[in-house]
Amino acid sequence: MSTVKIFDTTLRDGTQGEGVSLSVEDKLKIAQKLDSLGVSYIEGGWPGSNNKDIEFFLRVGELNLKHAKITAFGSTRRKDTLAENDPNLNRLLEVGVKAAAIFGKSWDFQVHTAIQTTLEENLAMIYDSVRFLKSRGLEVIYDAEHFFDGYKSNPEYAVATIRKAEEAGADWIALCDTNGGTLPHEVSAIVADVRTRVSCPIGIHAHNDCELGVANSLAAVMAGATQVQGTINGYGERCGNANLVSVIPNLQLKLNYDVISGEQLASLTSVARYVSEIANMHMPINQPYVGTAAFAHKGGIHVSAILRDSSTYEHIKPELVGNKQRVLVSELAGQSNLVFKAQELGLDFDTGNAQTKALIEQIKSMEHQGYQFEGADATLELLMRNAYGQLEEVFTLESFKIMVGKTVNQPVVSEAIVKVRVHGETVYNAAEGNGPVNALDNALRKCLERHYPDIQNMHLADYKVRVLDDKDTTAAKVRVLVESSDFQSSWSTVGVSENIIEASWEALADSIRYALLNQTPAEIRTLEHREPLGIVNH
Ligand SMILES: CC(=O)SCCNC(=O)CCNC(=O)[C@H](O)C(C)(C)COP(=O)(O)OP(=O)(O)OC[C@H]1O[C@@H](n2cnc3c(N)ncnc32)[C@H](O)[C@@H]1OP(=O)(O)O
Ligand SMILES: CC(=O)C(=O)O
Repeated sequence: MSTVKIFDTTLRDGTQGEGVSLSVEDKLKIAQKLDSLGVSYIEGGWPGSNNKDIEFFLRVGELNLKHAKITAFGSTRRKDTLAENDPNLNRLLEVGVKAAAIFGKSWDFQVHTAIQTTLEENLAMIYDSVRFLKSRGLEVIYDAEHFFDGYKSNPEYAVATIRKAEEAGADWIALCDTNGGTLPHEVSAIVADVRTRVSCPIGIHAHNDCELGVANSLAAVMAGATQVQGTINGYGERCGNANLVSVIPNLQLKLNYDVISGEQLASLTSVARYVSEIANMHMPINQPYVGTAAFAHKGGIHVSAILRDSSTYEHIKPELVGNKQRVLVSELAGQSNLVFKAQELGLDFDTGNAQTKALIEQIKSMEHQGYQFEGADATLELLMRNAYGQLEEVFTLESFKIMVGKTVNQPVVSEAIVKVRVHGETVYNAAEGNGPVNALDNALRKCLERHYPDIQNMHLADYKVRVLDDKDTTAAKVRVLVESSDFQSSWSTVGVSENIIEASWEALADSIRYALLNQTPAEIRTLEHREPLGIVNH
């Protein structure tokens, strides 16, 4: 089995992506994760660029990384100067790394236009810079910027630049598709040719401008490259870099290369999600391998088949990359979707019976009205339990009223009064909130806390509203999704109505019903000890 080394540049090229900005602390946390994932190189930043990157290099030693080599990034010396006088190259030495990646120009057009020097001076810049760093004992990865475009324009010159780097002692030559415009068949042919012209090991650094970053990286490896540069989740300049989260399993599981251990591969999903959290970048649900929808099945036909054998609709076992199979229930569901959910919930479930058929009809009809159960697992569970007579109604609404008032120069005030039936008595309470829904939530909890004191531990974590029929503005329905949490777990519920408050009530009420599913009511206090206000006995 051949080995491929992973060179991670999330902390350098990744931060060149729009919206990605990492503090030193963030970078240190990500470096730790990348090390445990088993990457061989972590490019931590460009010390010649800013103090944050310098601080990262000065502090990264604290992490005692087990596996990865910390690498600093820079460029070849400036034109018409000496390498030993170049501030950028000297910074690479000052930050105490054992490896440096420096980029130089491969494309004659770039030499003339971007750095405005001669082809000969560019060759000298490459040679002197690599030589200088090698003479100071560093491992040098030479990044041949725009190599593929350079090769297409002037192959002899492009190859001459990497030969100069090799002659100066470069340990690796990474061929860069800097503008991301090269196609896989071109990458294959060019890498294969380069391998006959230099003996240094080859890396690939692909950008994703044609959405081919991953495909081009695989093509390069299949043509003989043994290092892949890329970033977690594909962050990077413009459309990003090759996404290592896809490159790694493709190499390992599909092409049988030795990249990281099976245990490390099983941490891939958590690493990808961790980095997206730290970078504060939304992670697409359909991100291959690691997205929450990567192994989510919605169509009834698919679910029926995966229950027999998951390979019918899954290209790998999700656990190999630390992800998991999910089944969604929607208007596209058949009985198999419900069987799967019921198994997850530990409910007794009979596929052929009238209750199941009625439940499917109810779900389809509710989805038609605007409900969506994919994102509201808790409401779905309540419906399923109810259909099978396994739901005890802990409270029922009698009424609610909401008042929202504003006095000039004062904040808006929201107050709600809720009257519900709980354990045979009618309880009502009023509460304020920072908005009408919050006031409603507070008042409902006050009504229930006597019987269910643990309800104080739960809170609303997220609230989303979506207008459903925006063509019909006055009668438009809204769908409210509420996410609640009790610090140990979280659950989501849905409500739909033409009135936003009613939709919010439905979602809130379901959220609390769900929270109370496994709670035993506290012993009801005797009448004498009850507060007089707020309880009406019948
Ligand atoms: C393909 C890549 O992703 S390369 C990495 C790109 N990343 C970044 O640029 C992020 C960090 N960059 C920075 O902080 C700054 O650009 C710095 C500190 C590196 C340089 O800043 P400045 O000195 O103000 O230069 P500026 O950014 O305006 O211009 C780039 C200079 O680098 C030179 N240059 C570009 N490529 C190279 C190279 N391979 N070797 C040597 N010099 C180069 C250019 O000729 C230009 O110098 P000139 O104006 O004397 O002709
Ligand atoms: C070096 C680099 O980041 C590039 O050429 O894209």
